[in-house]
Amino acid sequence: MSDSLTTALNVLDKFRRFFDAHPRTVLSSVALAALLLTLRFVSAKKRKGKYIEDLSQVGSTGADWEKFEYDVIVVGGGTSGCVLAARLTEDPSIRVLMLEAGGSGSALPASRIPIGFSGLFRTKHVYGFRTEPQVHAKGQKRFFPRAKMLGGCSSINAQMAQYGAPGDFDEWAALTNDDSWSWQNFGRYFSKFEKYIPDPNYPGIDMSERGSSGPVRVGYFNRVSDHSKAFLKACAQVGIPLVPDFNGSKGPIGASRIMTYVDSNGRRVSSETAYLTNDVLKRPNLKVVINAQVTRLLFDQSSDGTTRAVGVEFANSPNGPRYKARARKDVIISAGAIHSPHILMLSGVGPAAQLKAHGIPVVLDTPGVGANLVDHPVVDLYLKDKTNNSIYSLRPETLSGAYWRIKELAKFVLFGKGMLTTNLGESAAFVRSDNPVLFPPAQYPQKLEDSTSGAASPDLELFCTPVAFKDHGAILFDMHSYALHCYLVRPTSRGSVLLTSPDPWALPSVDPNYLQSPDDLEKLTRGFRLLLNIAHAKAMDAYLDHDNKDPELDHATTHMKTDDELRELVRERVETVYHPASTCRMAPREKGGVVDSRLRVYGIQGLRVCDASIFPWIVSGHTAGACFAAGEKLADDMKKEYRGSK
Ligand SMILES: Cc1cc2nc3c(=O)[nH]c(=O)nc-3n(C[C@H](O)[C@H](O)[C@H](O)COP(=O)(O)OP(=O)(O)OC[C@H]3O[C@@H](n4cnc5c(N)ncnc54)[C@H](O)[C@@H]3O)c2cc1C
Repeated sequence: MSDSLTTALNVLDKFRRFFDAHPRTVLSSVALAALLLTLRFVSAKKRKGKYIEDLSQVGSTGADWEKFEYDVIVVGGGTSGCVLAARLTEDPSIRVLMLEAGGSGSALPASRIPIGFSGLFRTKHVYGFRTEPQVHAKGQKRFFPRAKMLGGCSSINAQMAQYGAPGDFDEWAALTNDDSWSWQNFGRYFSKFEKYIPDPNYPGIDMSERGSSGPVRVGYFNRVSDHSKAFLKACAQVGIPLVPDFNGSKGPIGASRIMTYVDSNGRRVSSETAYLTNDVLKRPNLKVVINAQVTRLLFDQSSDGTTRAVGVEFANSPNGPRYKARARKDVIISAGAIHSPHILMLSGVGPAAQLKAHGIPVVLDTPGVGANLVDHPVVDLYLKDKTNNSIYSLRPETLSGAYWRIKELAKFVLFGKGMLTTNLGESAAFVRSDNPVLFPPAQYPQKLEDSTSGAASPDLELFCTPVAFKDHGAILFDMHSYALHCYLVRPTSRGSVLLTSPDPWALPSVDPNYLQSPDDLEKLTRGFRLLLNIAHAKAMDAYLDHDNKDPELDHATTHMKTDDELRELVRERVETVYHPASTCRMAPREKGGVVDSRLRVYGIQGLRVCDASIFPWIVSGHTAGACFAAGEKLADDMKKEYRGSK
């Protein structure tokens, strides 16, 4: 008998015995699974029906394409894109076409169920980049996922609703000489998108600093593990003060349970679910198209030397017909920090030498496109959960795991509660690497460059997850585990996004250049040492098995390593925490800027960029909030501008 047949018979036998012992559990689980599958099918169909898939309804492959005219074409229905589409079409006179390369995010259960997002990483719904070999990180090519679906990365992120530090935005205002980006002014767009739901378990939030009527629900609906509560106590024990709110005007420094983008049923809130509501999708002036990849921008170059973006070309597959549609006023590229510069370069806007090398006619030599890539580098600490009460119970390959999954799924569907509602990144702390309490000068004499956005801004974030994993969840530990993570929120290393081919379906190359700056390595090593101190703080004793000798875990020897050995470990473990930014910087042109402070591409009329690529510097924390807020601000500015020009 073949091995696989023997295994199959063993599994069947195990199942039969489990069924004999627990017939009601098995039958009710099967019934529930069938019900969920049906619901999934129905909801996916219902949702899909609201979006356009037939490209001939919105554009043409022929010479008559200019008949398909809109005021604004939004390229990419991601985090900022959905905000723009929904807010611009509040004005019935503005006709908007939004083209999204992927399908609906909200139709995917793994997107709606908070714990599920990493299950999408290696599917067709995510662009599965690998970075270029990381020269300062042992030449490793790191997995680097970016969402390909409506809602963009807000449909697959960890839902951590922390927005940066007020000083970040004051820096943006100073660089652009435009005070509308200062915290005092831009800050109101965070309140505009936010609907904060107060929770008696988390008092001390100043409600005057939180938004109460925006479309994006923010609050604490997720389950939080006892370990993550202990993490906060451990932070206090090592000298990090507890604070009620990372998003207040005092800045994020301190430790707290993190707010999340979650609705009252415990499901993910993405920019698709928040902004593309049924009422918005019914608007006659909005067309949202899915499975439509923009392959290039169309320009009109007039004899007086001006260049204007007049439309876009798009298709639903590499060999499919190429459609075109016209934008009367603006094309807004909102395809994220990797794809926005890619689309510009494919269309002839980028570093001239690179475009020529790929045979792309140069429309405008813009060296800043794809340059300045910055990403938050993270390192993880792998630990053993000694309470044996973690989400490891959900492991699928055992019958008891299947039982737990179905039980937790039922809890989730019926009550919006249970293990599936964890966003994984449950609690966090923001610190400065020059804090003398955490990093005593006697032990850390080296003075490092201050890369923060001010005295109240951090350069390190620590957070915990109720499971340890490697390679973004591709490798899980076969035990109840726990992890602590540290990332550099203000790295000074810079990388790039480069063309690999003139073919729009070929992915560009991504090089975040982690740890290029020696200070980045130093700061991250300090943060790693701090994680070890937290893991060994008294509050964690009841939860972590420090006697564990498993060489894959960090109990036995990691805390005894020298600084040099820790640096090596940091180089070995460094990964993306998924926050690429600044590849089409909003900055003066002579400083590598691609867009001005109204997000208009320099030198081309009717073309804007709005997403994480415009960040002049990366925010001190999580990036989705500033993408929502930038979308809100640009929509507001454009509506005013259009009203003024009538
Ligand atoms: C796994 C993960 C976890 C994260 N966790 C957090 C977190 O907890 N908190 C937080 O604040 N941030 C988090 N982030 C980061 C945050 O979600 C992103 O920075 C933010 O959502 C980016 O928004 P964007 O508008 O720049 O681009 P995106 O949201 O990525 O949108 C770009 C859109 O453009 C589409 N597109 C691309 N090319 C084309 C084309 N040629 N034609 C048409 N459409 C195109 C894409 O399909 C996508 O929908 C995380 C990100 C990831 C990936």
